[in-house]
Amino acid sequence: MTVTQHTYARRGVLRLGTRRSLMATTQSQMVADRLTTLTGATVELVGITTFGDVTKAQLSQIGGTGVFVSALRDKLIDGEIDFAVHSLKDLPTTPDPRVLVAAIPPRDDPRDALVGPAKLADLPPGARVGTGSPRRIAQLRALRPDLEYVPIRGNADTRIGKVASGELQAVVLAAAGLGRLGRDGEISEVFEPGDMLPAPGQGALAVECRAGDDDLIGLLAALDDPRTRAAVTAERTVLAALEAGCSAPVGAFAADAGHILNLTAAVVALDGTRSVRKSTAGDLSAAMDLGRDLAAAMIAEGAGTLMEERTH
Ligand SMILES: NCc1[nH]cc(CCC(=O)O)c1CC(=O)O
Repeated sequence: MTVTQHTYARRGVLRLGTRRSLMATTQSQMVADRLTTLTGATVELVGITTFGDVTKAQLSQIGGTGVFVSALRDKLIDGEIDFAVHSLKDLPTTPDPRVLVAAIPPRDDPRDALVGPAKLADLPPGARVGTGSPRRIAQLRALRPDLEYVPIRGNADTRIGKVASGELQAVVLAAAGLGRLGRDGEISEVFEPGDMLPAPGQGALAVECRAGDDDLIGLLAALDDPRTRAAVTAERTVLAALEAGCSAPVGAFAADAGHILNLTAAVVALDGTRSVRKSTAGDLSAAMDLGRDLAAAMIAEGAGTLMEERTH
């Protein structure tokens, strides 16, 4: 046996690489426990510090959330870890041929949530609401143009802390993340997708390993939920076909009803005044076509022009 062999069967313990944040370690541990329950595999968490975790710069300045993903992928390729768990919405839509999304587990709540003293409609005029996401800012401006939207970053604890300290009246975060941290008791409103379309893939996880690590790919398949995979495939195909990045004001959400996938997507002008929003429905098995066709229809209605506006 040579040291370059990474087969888990020889080693016995699977190494799951994770960012060190509470959210990342919590969701990695959830996946590890589920894998152990389903397959009997022994899993060990390996903490990895990424550049995105130590810099204070805005994510848009350091290449977006992809920085978190690429650090874990590098460790995967080096053989320091065997697999990794990412928030699917942070995964760039351009595939990396070195790795494979071996499983997409059942999705948690896909919606966005407000943490604060009241629902959005009941916040006083001029209230300061924290979110760094152009998608959230654009849709919030459409709902409450009279509030002030303040860019923030940092982990959920830091963000919620700004409400407790009075620096902000409210913050918007993903309901799934708050749930995983046990902070969902502080939610004052959960936004329905009709009012605020979630980010493509929000609430879902991606379990990634080296391409070609066939034994492990077979094992991780136990975690996969085909319905979630179809829904997020449709959503992410819209994003890819619009050639939009993770910081673009693009929302997409697919809900399945039996064999049918109902897909809605929107591009919203950053000032919230205009949007291109379209829906479609089709078979679960045609998720990619659904996403591609919807994006084409959106581009025909000016979605590309709306997205370009923000860069000028
Ligand atoms: N971009 C950070 C990020 N990536 C995934 C989640 C939440 C959990 C999820 O969507 O699975 C968050 C925080 C947030 O948006 O509030």
